[in-house]
Amino acid sequence: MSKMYGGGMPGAGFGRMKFDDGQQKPNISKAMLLRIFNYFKPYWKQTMLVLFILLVSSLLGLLPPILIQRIVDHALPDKNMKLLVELVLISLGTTVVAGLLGVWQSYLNSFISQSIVYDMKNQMYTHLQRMPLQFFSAVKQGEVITRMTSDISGIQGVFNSTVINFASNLFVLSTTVATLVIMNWKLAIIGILIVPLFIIPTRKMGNVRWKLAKQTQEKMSEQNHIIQETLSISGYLLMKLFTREEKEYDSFRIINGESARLQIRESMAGRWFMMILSTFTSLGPMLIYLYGGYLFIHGEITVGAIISFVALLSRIYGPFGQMTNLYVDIKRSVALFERIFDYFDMKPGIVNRPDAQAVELTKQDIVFEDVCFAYQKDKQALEDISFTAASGTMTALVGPSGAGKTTITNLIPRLYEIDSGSIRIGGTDIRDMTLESLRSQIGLVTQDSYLFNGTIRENLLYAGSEASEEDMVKACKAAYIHDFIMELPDGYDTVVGNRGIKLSGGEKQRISIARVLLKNPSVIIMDEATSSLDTASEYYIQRAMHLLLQDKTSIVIAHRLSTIMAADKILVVKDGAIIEEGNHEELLLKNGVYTDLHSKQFERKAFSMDSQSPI
Ligand SMILES: Nc1ncnc2c1ncn2[C@@H]1O[C@H](COP(=O)(O)OP(=O)(O)OP(=O)(O)O)[C@@H](O)[C@H]1O
Repeated sequence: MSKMYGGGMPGAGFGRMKFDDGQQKPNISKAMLLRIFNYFKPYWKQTMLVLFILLVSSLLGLLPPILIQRIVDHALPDKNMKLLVELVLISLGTTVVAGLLGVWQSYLNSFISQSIVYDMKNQMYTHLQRMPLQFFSAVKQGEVITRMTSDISGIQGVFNSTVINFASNLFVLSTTVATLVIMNWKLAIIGILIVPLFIIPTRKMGNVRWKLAKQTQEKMSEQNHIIQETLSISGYLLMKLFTREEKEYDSFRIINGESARLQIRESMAGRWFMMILSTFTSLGPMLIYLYGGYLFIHGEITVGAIISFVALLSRIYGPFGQMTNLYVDIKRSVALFERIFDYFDMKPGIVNRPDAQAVELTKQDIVFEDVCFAYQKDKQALEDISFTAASGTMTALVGPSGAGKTTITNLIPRLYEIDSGSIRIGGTDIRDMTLESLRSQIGLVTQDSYLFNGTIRENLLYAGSEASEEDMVKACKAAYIHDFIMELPDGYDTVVGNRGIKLSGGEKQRISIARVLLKNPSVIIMDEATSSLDTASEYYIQRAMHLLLQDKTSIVIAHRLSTIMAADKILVVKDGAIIEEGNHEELLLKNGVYTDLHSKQFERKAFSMDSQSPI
């Protein structure tokens, strides 16, 4: 997966927005570890406490094996019942205390890991909010969700399985090895000699598991992508209409099968590994019995010492096994962080300039001056666009499909950043205004009015939840949608479905007009619906538009002759340039592109409108 964003936008720093597909292993560098460490920093007190508990627990864990030696060598041969009971009780006591410490430590573990996940999710969410539009059109659908949910949530496992395991094993190992050496250094050497046998298979295994894990993740992500693409409203419709069900099912089934096979391989790789490790683990005690027995026969050590030694030995093999597994875990964890950091490293698209001001516009004339813009490096979308949309007037953009009309309108609220030239509103360069102040004064009604899956009321109040019921009804009446809403079974509380699927295009657009009316911005940008609306719907939209645009500076991508005729100025856009400018009559007189467009596009409509439209 992760093959994203090859091309870059000039000057916007998109060059870094890529993942290195060839990279098989994570890069465990000092800088990377430091960066990870920074996330733990706010919780250093809790982390220190956890480490302290782990140290105490590892020391407590030494007691039972040592006590066994005392039981076997003293309490039993001396038939000392009192000593026996004492030793057993102490042993029991240490186990209980260690258990209680374990509970406390679990709580702290959860607290620390969940806090880190909380911080990261918040950071990621706000970071993604600041990503440019291009990012969302380039990134695969499921990917953002995967990063936000499974990748970041995986971080909590990192703390529990990697950090805690590492510290705990380190403490257990060092205290146990020290005790073994103090008890009998010869036996200790034999017990420890076996350790290198773990290292070789572990290193090999680490690489195999890493590769499998990465492949599995890629397959999972592809699977998510198919689900997102085909089981979302628009994807579902596309699939049905083009009868692609079987083909989509086939690709899903194949990827699903591959990921299942990979996961089986991954878990089996782990199993074989564990089997080899456990064989080596059982070798240790055997050697101790053999050599320890020899030392006992020669009177060098006691039986209790041998039993205690074997018990202690199990404390080093377990942690050693885990420590070697830890290598795999660390690699996985770092890879997880790497995937997340890849996202964090992407430059946010459009941000406030350091000296940006919150500007309250008093005049709203919009001036484009020699504006150039490209989505991709070598393909200019707009070239030297210059025009003025006078305050309080309506400017219509007309032109063939793909001419650049939407692009022009998207530049005004800075959804994209221009490459050269300037755009000023009321004399202020839009880049000198804070994004919030700029966008709060602009209302955008798009063709495909986006409604989220909530009630009509929630959708309407999205712009400003402080609007009163009265304001809302007033706006809906002005948008000619109130009566329709009141006829719905739940009125304003009717749920609109995903992307407003339960409403017609005209209804959605009227709701979005009402939404903008409620926001009451001084600049309005509107993309008229192209879809053929029935006469009544069109009539209401025209009326609603009329009210919406009254006394406002508006730029309308016009598809209807009535709108064009009402416009104070018409800009004819073709191939990313403005080629004609004037009002309807002036342009017709020019006998140029507009006349041509008009005769092809509008004459038939004009005929149908004259005969049917109530306007
Ligand atoms: N996100 C994008 N990334 C890359 N290219 C884009 C993007 N959006 C639009 N374009 C390209 O920019 C050019 C202008 O597109 P734009 O959407 O502005 O045209 P339009 O005049 O609004 O067309 P229509 O009337 O069909 O909506 C087209 O060639 C289009 O393919």
